Amino acid sequence: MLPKINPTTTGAWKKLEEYYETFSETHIKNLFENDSNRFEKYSLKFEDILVDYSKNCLDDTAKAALIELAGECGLKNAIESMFSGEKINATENRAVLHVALRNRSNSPIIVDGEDVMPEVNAVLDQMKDFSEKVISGEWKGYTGKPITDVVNIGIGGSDLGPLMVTEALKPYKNHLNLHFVSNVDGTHIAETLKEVNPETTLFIVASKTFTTQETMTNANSARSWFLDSAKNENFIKSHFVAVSTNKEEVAKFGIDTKNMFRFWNWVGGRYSLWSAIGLSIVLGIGFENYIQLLEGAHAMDNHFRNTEFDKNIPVILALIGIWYNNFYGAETEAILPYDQYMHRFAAYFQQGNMESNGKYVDRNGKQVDYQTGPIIWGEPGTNGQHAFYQLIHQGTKLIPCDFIAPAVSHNPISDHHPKLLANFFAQTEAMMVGKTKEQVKAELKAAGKTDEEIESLLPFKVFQGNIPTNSILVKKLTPRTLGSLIAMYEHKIFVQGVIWNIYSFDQWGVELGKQLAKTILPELEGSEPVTGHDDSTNGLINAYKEMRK
Ligand SMILES: O=P(O)(O)OC[C@H]1O[C@H](O)[C@@H](O)[C@@H](O)[C@@H]1O
Repeated sequence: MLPKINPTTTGAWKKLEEYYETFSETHIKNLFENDSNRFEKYSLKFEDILVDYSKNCLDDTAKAALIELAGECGLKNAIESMFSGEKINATENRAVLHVALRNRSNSPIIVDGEDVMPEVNAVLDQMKDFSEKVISGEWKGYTGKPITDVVNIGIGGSDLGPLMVTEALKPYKNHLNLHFVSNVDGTHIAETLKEVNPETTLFIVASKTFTTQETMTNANSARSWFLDSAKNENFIKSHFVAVSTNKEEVAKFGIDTKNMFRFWNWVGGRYSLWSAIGLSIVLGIGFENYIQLLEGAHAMDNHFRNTEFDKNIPVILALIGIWYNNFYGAETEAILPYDQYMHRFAAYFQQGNMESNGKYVDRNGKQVDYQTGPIIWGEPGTNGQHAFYQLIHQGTKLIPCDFIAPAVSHNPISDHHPKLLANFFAQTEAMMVGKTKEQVKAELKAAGKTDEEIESLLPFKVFQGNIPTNSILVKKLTPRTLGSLIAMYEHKIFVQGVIWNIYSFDQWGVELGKQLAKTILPELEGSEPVTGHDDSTNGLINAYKEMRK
């Protein structure tokens, strides 16, 4: 079980608080001046991934105290508890075993007295068989034509992972066109259905619970659209498959449970791309590439489980995040991939982080009096440079950033990639070193400005720098590397949740809005004014009804 230690009561926390008082005056660039070996010391290599965390407001004393904090909060045992299948998701009484889904070494993992690995492998075999049939064209639609398009209908964890991964691994794509429908806004499904042909389209209804309003509404609309052409419910089995933990609801929908790919309650939605929820990934890039993705994640799992904290990449990244979140008062973290294929990576980890660690109640059921999960945001790097980097460079908020880039591009046309990477290197340098008054003055003088002009422009052109960044340089964005990167961030989230003494694997916070929407939906019918809510909500609903008259 997870320990229930309030991190602020530990000796390490006190040490960090005290150390912060003086250390926060230190500029990162001075840390480099005082240590010629800093890059070497503060970077870690894992296979084809280099994580440079030297451009942080961090020195050996702070790092040691952070590692002590992890120790005092029982991280080592917590990691073992997760990997060994203990029910660490206590509020739902569930194990947390996305690591079992990619446990390529097949060592037994026991939940409720049973090894889960045979079932995991059986579903992988089922995904393999099915995907090979669809990709080869052996699987036929109702008029005997092979499948050309796959539409994944799901939301949250049943959408973001497969969408992010299939975008990131586009260079590995086969001929099947992939589409993702998530929003309950009819526009999403309507626009998607315009692009596909019922005779050659396969729908994957992906929902852990198979009760999610958005997904079931979209699935029903897809079903009606399909039946408008196919005219016969018997054809549904060739065009609809389900990925779920809920066999009963799948059968009720009319999907042949032979075409159901199951997973288990110990797979959290936002950690489910490694389960059958990854079926659209398998269809898009083929089973072997999907296995490579799992292999990469498994390798990172082993690193995380077996490496001392001071060399453990997810642990170090998590501790640096805590340093800024809880001591420097940073409220957000940016994830900035310098890779167009990774354009949904930040959005994916927005759910990963914010649903996992957006909690104000600790594992003792008490309200915390310290900060927990940060706000995660980000866009591909160079686009961001021309949009929001201004605020990072010269705004009033501290925004620690993760920069991610591949050394080798899948599209090495002309000098695009060196230009992209020049920006990648330049930005972290600029964020750290900034630009001093003296430098600005010299520049303006060289540009022929008068002393008066220089004085008036000076304050606007100074960059204080000292903005912390991690640089994550990978050789090439392959399925294996991507698997490792995703697992790296997953474990970072886990470590932080353990230290913040919160439960990272439930998500009660998504329930209230769902409940209220259920109450409101029938009230939108009929002309009677609604009176049962607060004045604003009544007013808005009634205005909506008026507008529709
Ligand atoms: O797969 P499902 O059951 O449709 O859930 C989809 C999503 O629903 C909720 O928003 C949360 O529980 C998410 O974690 C989940 O990913």
